Amino acid sequence: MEAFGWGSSLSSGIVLSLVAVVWTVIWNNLQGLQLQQFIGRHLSRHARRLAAIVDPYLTVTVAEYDGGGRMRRSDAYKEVQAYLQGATCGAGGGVRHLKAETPAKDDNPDALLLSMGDNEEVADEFRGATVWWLAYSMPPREDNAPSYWGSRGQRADRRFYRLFFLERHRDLVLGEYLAHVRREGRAVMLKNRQRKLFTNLSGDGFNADGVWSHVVFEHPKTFATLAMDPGKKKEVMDDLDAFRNGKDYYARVGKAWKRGYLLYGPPGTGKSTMVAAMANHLDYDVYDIELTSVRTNSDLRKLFIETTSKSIIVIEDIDCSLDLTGKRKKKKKKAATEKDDKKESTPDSDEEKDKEDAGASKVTLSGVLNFIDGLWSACGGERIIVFTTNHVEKLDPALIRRGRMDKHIEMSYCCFQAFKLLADVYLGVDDHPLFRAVEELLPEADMTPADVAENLTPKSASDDADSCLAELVEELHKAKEAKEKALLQAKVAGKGEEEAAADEDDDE
Ligand SMILES: Nc1ncnc2c1ncn2[C@@H]1O[C@H](COP(=O)(O)OP(=O)(O)OP(=O)(O)O)[C@@H](O)[C@H]1O
Ligand SMILES: [Mg+2]
Repeated sequence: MEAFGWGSSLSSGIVLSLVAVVWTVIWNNLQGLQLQQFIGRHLSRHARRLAAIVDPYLTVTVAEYDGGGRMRRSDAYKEVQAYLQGATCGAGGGVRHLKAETPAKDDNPDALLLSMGDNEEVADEFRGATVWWLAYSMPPREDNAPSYWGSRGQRADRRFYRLFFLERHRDLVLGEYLAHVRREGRAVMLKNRQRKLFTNLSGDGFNADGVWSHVVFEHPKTFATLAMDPGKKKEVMDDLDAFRNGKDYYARVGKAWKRGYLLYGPPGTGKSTMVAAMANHLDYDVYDIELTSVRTNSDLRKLFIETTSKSIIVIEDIDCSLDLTGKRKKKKKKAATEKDDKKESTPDSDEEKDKEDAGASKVTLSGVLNFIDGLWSACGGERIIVFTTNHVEKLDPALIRRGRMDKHIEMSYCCFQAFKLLADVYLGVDDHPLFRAVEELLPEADMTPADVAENLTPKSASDDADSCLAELVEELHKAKEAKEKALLQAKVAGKGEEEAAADEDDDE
């Protein structure tokens, strides 16, 4: 048996060598690149088949649609397609015939989704093993009999990727390579996707096509252009990175993969801007919850359940949207309020309005706490929740305790380091004689980064760095005087109160 086995391998070897020699001769004599490649591809396939006599090939087929009547586009297929985009369409791509499709709704409207054309084949290397991917499709079935592929499968071509690999690489391919392909494919899809900004605002509460409506998220702010103390900024970025890379850590310590951030500080210090920078840094979607538009606690829960992984869920101005007694305030309906102000306010109409509000929204503090805790433990991972507020002291400690809001970040008035960054971003200057004056005035003036940025913005064609900085110094002087005046007034008022209290004591 052994001798027969040797003999069989030997003759296969001779056949292979002959094929290789004949192939080389034909190859060298062929004229015309297209023909050469066409024949090359076919010969390589046949050569592989011949080689399979001594080391047989195994295959794995990935179909475009999952079976079982679900008719969902298979995640694995999309991941393989994304993975192969690099190999087939990238700079080193070996495939000449590509297929171009319109990307999924909401993706970049200018882009085309390129993939391998039918019957194209591409080789890939993984830890010293070579594997081959073949793309092919089958025409729709002609009979109308109910089929495994369902109605969509009958109308369109059925498309597949088939992976060929050698028997001796079975463990490597099935155990590691396929997981590697899916992982890498997901990373490519994530990189290519268009991020979204979701909102629950739709006038009448809920949207026809679900609880969220969305637009493409294209906020230009990044940490590079966010002005704040550099040490603090680095701390936040490190914290975000640790969160993003912390899947194993969170699993090991048995915590849900979630993190809460509380951003607090005066208006115009960059809280909303920070949320955009966070989303850009992490490449996450943003869900902006307008609490005043949520009617009940269970509606709030519904909103959360509909959020996806890799997202930031934001509730802005939490102190204004939610009264800690559980009643609601009317904050953001500015336009409506202004309109109402113009009307004469009668006791009857006020009463009616209160009734209306009571019916319109019943989200309570405990509802918010429950949703956070429920979200923390129940939903899949990688979500960040951010609350912003101008009045951290007004918030119920239960709402912002560690575990709910893990990291508290104070956004404060503009410091000199932050100003330098703004001067660089807005004016392109990293030093100037007026910097000294700005450095001295900033700590005494309490100016927000929003105001500094506004002063540094050229207002006309004749404005340059000199004039903008001079204007800023002037404004800083004014702000300093205003602050001193306010402090003095507060002091006088305080003294007055003290004296009045002392007089009362004397009378007694
Ligand atoms: N730290 C900052 N760095 C760069 N730009 C800033 C910063 N803070 C504010 N700005 C600029 O000022 C504008 C207003 O800032 P932003 O909306 O982030 O303030 P906010 O703290 O959210 O205010 P509010 O409390 O009123 O919501 C932004 O459009 C941004 O351009
Ligand atoms: Mg804001």
